[in-house]
Amino acid sequence: MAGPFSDIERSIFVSKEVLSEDHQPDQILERDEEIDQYRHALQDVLFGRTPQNVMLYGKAGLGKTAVTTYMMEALQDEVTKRPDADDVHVHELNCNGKSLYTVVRTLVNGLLPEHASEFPKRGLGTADAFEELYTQLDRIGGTHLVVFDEIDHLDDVDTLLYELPRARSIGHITNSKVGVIGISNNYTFRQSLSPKVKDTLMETEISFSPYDASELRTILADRADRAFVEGTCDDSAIARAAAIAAKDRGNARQAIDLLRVGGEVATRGDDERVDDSHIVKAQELVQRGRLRNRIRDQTQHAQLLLETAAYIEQQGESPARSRTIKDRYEAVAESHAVDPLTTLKSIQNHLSDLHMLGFLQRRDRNHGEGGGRYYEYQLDLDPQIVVEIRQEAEAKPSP
Ligand SMILES: Nc1ncnc2c1ncn2[C@@H]1O[C@H](COP(=O)(O)OP(=O)(O)OP(=O)(O)O)[C@@H](O)[C@H]1O
Repeated sequence: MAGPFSDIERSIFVSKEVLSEDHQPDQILERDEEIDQYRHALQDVLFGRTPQNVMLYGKAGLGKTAVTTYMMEALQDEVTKRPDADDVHVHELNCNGKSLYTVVRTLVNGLLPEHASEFPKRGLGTADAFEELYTQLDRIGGTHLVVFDEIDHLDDVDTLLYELPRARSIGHITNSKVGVIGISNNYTFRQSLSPKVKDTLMETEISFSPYDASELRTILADRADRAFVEGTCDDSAIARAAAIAAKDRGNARQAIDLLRVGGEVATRGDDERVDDSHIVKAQELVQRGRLRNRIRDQTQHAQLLLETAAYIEQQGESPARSRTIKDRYEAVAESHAVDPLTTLKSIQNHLSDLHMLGFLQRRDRNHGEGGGRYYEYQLDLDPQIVVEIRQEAEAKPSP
């Protein structure tokens, strides 16, 4: 008997995971200069010297993590080929929302011998954690490269960057070496550091700029070669995904996502190849998904006001004053069996917030003396999409 999966054809993907978020490419393309700077900063490790500290800057999806992983693997690989070179140990930590104590403690726990009990969560201070860290580093020996992702989110980053890079010169460690690698997407991070740490961390600064369409095409073509059955991904699909992402923020993650979703759209439509029409559809789906999340993050009344603004727009009555919106909103709230907010002020506050968040346009109307001054609002999104997202939410309330 034919089961529900039996007539599914072989998909156009040979290896879809190549387009997934956690795929680490074997080859880094279009970042030769950055790789060169990185190599220069770390090469001392091969000769038994302490490497330079490295700071990487750049917005999301520009290859900071991919290049770092690639460099760490390449360095470890090289070290194994050179009998005289020190062992290299790499430690990666994300600093977002962490205290300095937690970060140092996590490092210590990663270094402790197998059956040792963990470094305590409470009761000791940061100085104790550093002391234990130095003991463990020297016990293990070799060179330790510590990658701090989102380093600008750390609460006491000055202390970390004052301590760790100087550990050897001050004599806290003698049998090991440490190199610090910081990753941040905040270009002003440097200015927030105290003068005494600025120079140590900033020995090598590597800035990752947005990819242009041609660079993204190279990256995508390489992925497509491995992800799709030969001949099933058109150049037009690659060019379209690259152009969309380049025009947005030059983000490689976004470009790769578009290609993957484009492949899914083609598969679902039983099409034999992915072309630019699938990428356009993919972009709509991705944008809609993003908008859905943003709308669902709003309070219930803000969502009802957005829905109201969508109806007003559809009926050709935009822009509208808050008083008009309030009347219509009351009917919308009641249709959803929700008690509406009653004061005009609370409605105005919500409208103002929705304007600040980019959901609504606002116009200042000033009719001069006696004429009064007021705001008019208009939905700054496709009203049909807002209504559909609201209907989906009603059918399947978010958790
Ligand atoms: N030059 C490149 N060659 C091949 N793949 C790349 C390149 N740059 C980025 N990628 C891929 O794009 C995606 C995003 O890159 P990555 O995670 O390195 O970005 P990031 O700069 O660390 O951003 P974030 O701060 O958001 O983590 C990953 O899947 C990565 O493999």
